[in-house]
Amino acid sequence: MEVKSEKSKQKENGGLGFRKRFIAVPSVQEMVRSDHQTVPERYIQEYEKRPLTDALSSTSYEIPVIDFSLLAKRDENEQKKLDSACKEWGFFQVIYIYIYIYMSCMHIINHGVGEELIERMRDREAACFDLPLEVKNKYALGDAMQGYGQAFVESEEQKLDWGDPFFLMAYPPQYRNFHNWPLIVPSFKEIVEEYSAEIIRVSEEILANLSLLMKMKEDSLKEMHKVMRLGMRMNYYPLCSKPELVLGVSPHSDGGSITILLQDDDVTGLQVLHQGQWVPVKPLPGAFVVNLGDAMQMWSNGVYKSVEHRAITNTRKARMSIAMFVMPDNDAEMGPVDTMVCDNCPARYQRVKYKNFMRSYLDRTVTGEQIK
Ligand SMILES: O=C(O)CCC(=O)C(=O)O
Ligand SMILES: [Fe+2]
Repeated sequence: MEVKSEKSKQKENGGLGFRKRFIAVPSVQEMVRSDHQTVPERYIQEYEKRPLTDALSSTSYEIPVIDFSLLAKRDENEQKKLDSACKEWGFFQVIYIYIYIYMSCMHIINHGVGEELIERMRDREAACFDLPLEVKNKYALGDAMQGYGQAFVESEEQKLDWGDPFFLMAYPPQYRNFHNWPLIVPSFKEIVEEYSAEIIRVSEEILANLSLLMKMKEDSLKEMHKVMRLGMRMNYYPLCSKPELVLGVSPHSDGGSITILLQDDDVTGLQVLHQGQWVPVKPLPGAFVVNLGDAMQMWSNGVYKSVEHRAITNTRKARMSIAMFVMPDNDAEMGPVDTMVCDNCPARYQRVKYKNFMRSYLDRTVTGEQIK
């Protein structure tokens, strides 16, 4: 009998800690390539879930813009500015509280990730989706939940999203499941490595600031990420002849601590749910979109929200995005940290290990449920 080493087992399950099989579904990109007019029934959302594309264009809400370079320096003037902005809003003293309560989603500018690296990453992503279908299918999503294809499909009746994702564990190296990586794309591996290192740098700084805001030591949240794991989802949303009937990605919240998203500069598709309304996140060239995941909502005892979001499509242009999910350690405890619990703010969540939390997250995401 073959005895697998601990290391090869880790690699197999990509550090997620368990395996799950989803039903394989067709590539939307391929479907549109052969017939760009037809929208099969399975992609047409139930009436109440359909995106009303006209209503949206009238919304003029902008998500907050945070200057990362000032965050990193803990610049006092910026903090004062943020502080007074908060007071105007009548929330706590610090801008982040306002930001997260209000939108739970922001643009991060001056993050220091080179434009050239970002362009190379985008270009490699495009090269992955440009591969012929039979090549992409060699990297099809396996039960370690990595590879090409939609996850979260558990029945033949379930509605399908109008998009093709590619999910990979990008960091740390021992979790990279290379047989699901499109290594046929020149320099893909090297660029993902370079990009991941930069995303980790940015994430650590954001986590340090969040730790302080949650009245903990600067490295408290980092300690929940002894090995900072990065899941990477490249999303490709083909154009659609009936965008008002379909969703690129159905409403969901992300399951990790924070997500750093790179979206196309010239196509709007991402929307966040804000006070019961779907607000488009118009691309801000050079910025990352950052949103908090369920883990952060639980640690903060619900003060910070893991925002519900979705992506829509359009008739004119395909859209791509790259979501980098920062994931806590499998044995990190989810549930409110001590500093976020008080007599008047009792714990809203039970403690559960991240690995177990992830199982319930996957089940919830299939049905579209959110944590409260
Ligand atoms: O493409 C987008 O803008 C959103 C993608 C997303 O939410 C995800 O991959 O979790
Ligand atoms: Fe997401």
